[in-house]
Formats: sequence, structure tokens, C-alpha cells
Amino acid sequence: MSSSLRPVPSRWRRAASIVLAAGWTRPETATPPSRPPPAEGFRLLLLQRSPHQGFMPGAHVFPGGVLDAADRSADWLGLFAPHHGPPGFGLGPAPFSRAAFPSPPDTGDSNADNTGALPEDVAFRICAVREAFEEAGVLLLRPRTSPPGPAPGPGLALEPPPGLAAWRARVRRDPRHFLRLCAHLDCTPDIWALHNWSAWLTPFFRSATRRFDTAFFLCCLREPPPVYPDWAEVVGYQWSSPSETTESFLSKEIWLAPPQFYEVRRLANFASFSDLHKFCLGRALEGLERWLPIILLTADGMVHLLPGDELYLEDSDFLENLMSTEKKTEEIMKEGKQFHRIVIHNRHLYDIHVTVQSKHKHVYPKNSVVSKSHL
Ligand SMILES: CC(C)(COP(=O)(O)O)[C@@H](O)C(=O)NCCC(=O)NCCSC(=O)CCC(=O)O
Ligand SMILES: Nc1ncnc2c1ncn2[C@@H]1O[C@H](COP(=O)(O)O)[C@@H](OP(=O)(O)O)[C@H]1O
Ligand SMILES: [Mg+2]
Repeated sequence: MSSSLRPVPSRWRRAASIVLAAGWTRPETATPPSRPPPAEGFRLLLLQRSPHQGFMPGAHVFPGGVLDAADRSADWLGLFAPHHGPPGFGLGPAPFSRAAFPSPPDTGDSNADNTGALPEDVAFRICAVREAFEEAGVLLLRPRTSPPGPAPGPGLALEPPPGLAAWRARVRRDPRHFLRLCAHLDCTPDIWALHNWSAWLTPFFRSATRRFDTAFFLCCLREPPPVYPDWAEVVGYQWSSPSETTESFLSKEIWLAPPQFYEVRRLANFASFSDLHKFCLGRALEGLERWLPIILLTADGMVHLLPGDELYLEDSDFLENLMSTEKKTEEIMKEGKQFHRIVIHNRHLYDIHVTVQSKHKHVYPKNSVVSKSHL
């Protein structure tokens, strides 16, 4: 197996993404007769990126985007007072325990400047809530008069404000307007409804111009709020259960990048909405790892290696490198035993192989070896 050196370091951008999981009580009339009803009892919001996006054009993603200086402005302190404020904003101890590898990518990008007035955990949540508003018109806010502390049950999104389009245009132009919108509505971003879920670094691939260090949060909503795509960055959306989403991907209706596919398959472990919500509350104080997939190019495909896999190398060279082999994927799979990997057979056929124990009381996806009929 060989690796190829790449001299120019990537530019990393810190980002936040939010997996919105909504309880689904609507009648199933919209489900085509050919398709079985969703097994999981909740649906996830996926947004279709514009074909004109520079990064992952046309892909279905969870709402999200890059952290802006406005997300960690000291001005938020006034809005969160008097109930919540530093050091913990009522979130409890920050659970983000960085794994030994990789250390946070080095970047000269101002986006990575960590000198803001807010704890990082709070700023990332504000970013995720702002992006959900900008991209989907979903407002995850909570009245400032609400009692302190996290709500015991799944939340509800706020009704969109009159003049949604004008507010959104202002926020998109200048993210500082998001705080002004919250103040106007006498609300704060509902940072307590967001549960730490995972963190992904964009793997090194071909030419790595855009790379993200993305915190993923999970937010349970009692019911799906109306979605208003911005028709600019986002050109469509769907609410679909993990199994429906998998089916849409395999049948080429939508395209998912490997991390999003992994998260969808991880969520397929939950039989009901209340199981998912209880799970999120139960692991609120557990640690979280940031994963850098390492790409192994094979003779006929690609494997995204994840931490714990026997081929995964905790070597900082692989922040800017991939591995390659002349062997076929099948041979590589026959040779191994300890797997934590996403096998990419083609653009719409991924298999997840997991034989390692999950860490930090999280769940990993079950092995998903799809039927050969999709090949
Ligand atoms: C959070 C983001 C959606 C931000 O992007 P935006 O342009 O909206 O600012 C995005 O960074 C995201 O989804 N991050 C999650 C981790 C990630 O980087 N996913 C993409 C991986 S790319 C890949 O795996 C290979 C893709 C391929 O072509 O095969
Ligand atoms: N009308 C449009 N069509 C396609 N992409 C757009 C767009 N308006 C903004 N974008 C892109 O959306 C990205 C902003 O996403 P976010 O706010 O979620 O981080 C930016 O991409 P880059 O990140 O490539 O600069 C920006 O160029
Ligand atoms: Mg985005």
C-alpha cells in the first residue's frame, strides 16, 4: 500500500451542521404504494444543495455551514442573560473531548480564530441554528422568558416571523442580523435542544481546496416544521426516515456524501422517536470524537477508513494524503477482520462495515451490505 505526498496544506473551515429529527404523526398518504412505510417513526430533514455550489454540488445534506465571527460575538451575552451565561450557559460541562488524533487542523483562516466571547460549544450551536434559518427558514428559538435549563421533551420550531424573506436576506448578507432577529422576537437560539452528536473532518481527496471541520448536532422536534428553502444555496428538501433516505440514495434519487450516509445509517438503529430522544439525553455528558476519514483508493473503488479500523493510521501525514493499493476492494476486505469503514463501490453504492466497539456510549451503524441488485 502506498501514499502520495501533497505539499500544500489545506485551508480548514470550521462549520456546524444540524440533524433535525422530527416525530412523524401525519397520515402516510404521501408514501407511494410501492414503498413500505418508514420503520423508524421519525424523519430527518435533508436539503438539496444547489448544482452551482462549489462544494458537494447537488448533494443532500443536513442544514449547516461555516462558523461566522457573529456566532461568537460578545453581544450574545446580553441576550442570554439573565438565565444563562458563562461559563456553561446551562449546557453542563462541555463534552467535546478531542481524540489524540487528529489534533485540530492548523489553519491561518480567521474562521478558526478562537478568541470570541462565547464558549466554542455555544458558538457552534448558534451557527447551526442560524444556518437552519438561512437555508431552510426553520427557527430553532426559545422565548427568553422560558425557565432555565434544557426542556425535558422534544422541542418545537418557532413560527416563521412576518417578513421571513426580508429577515433571511438580511441574515444571509450579514450574519450579525441573526442576533437582531432573535432580540426582535425576544428569543434566544435554543442551544439546549441541540445534542452533541459527531464531528467530521473532510477527508483528503483529489485536490483538497475546501475542507471543513464540522460539528454535527442532533435536535429532536415533536413535529416537522414547515421548510422554506432559500432557493439559492438550497434548491429542494425532503423529510425522510433513515430507511427511506437509504433507499432514495441507493435508487439514485439523491446523492449523499459518505459522512451523511454514515449518520443516516447510524440513525437507523433507533426504532422510535422517543428512543432517539432518550438516547440523546442519556449521553449528554459523554465524550465526542472528531473523525478524519482516510481514503484508501483500490483498483476498483475506494474505502473511507475510520478510527479503529485495522488499516487506519493515526499519522498526521494523512491529514493531507490518501492511501492507494493495486488490490481490488474485495481482496482488501477478505484480508481484514477489524473494520470501521465505508466501502464506496460506486457513486450510489456504499457499504458500511463495523466490527469495532462504539466509544463514548454512542452507537455505530450496523453493517450495511446492500443487495447485489444495486450493483
Ligand atoms: C456543513 C457543510 C454542509 C458546510 O458546507 P457549506 O458549503 O454549506 O458551508 C459541510 O461542510 C459538511 O457537510 N461537512 C460534513 C463533513 C464533510 O466534509 N463532508 C463531505 C465529505 S466529502 C467526501 O466524503 C468525498 C466526497 C466525494 O465526492 O466522494
Ligand atoms: N445562490 C447561490 N447558489 C449557489 N451557491 C451559493 C449561493 N449563494 C451562496 N452560495 C454558496 O454557499 C456557501 C455558503 O454556505 P454556508 O453559509 O452554508 O456556509 C458559499 O460557498 P463557499 O463555502 O464555497 O464559499 C457560497 O458561495
Ligand atoms: Mg450550507
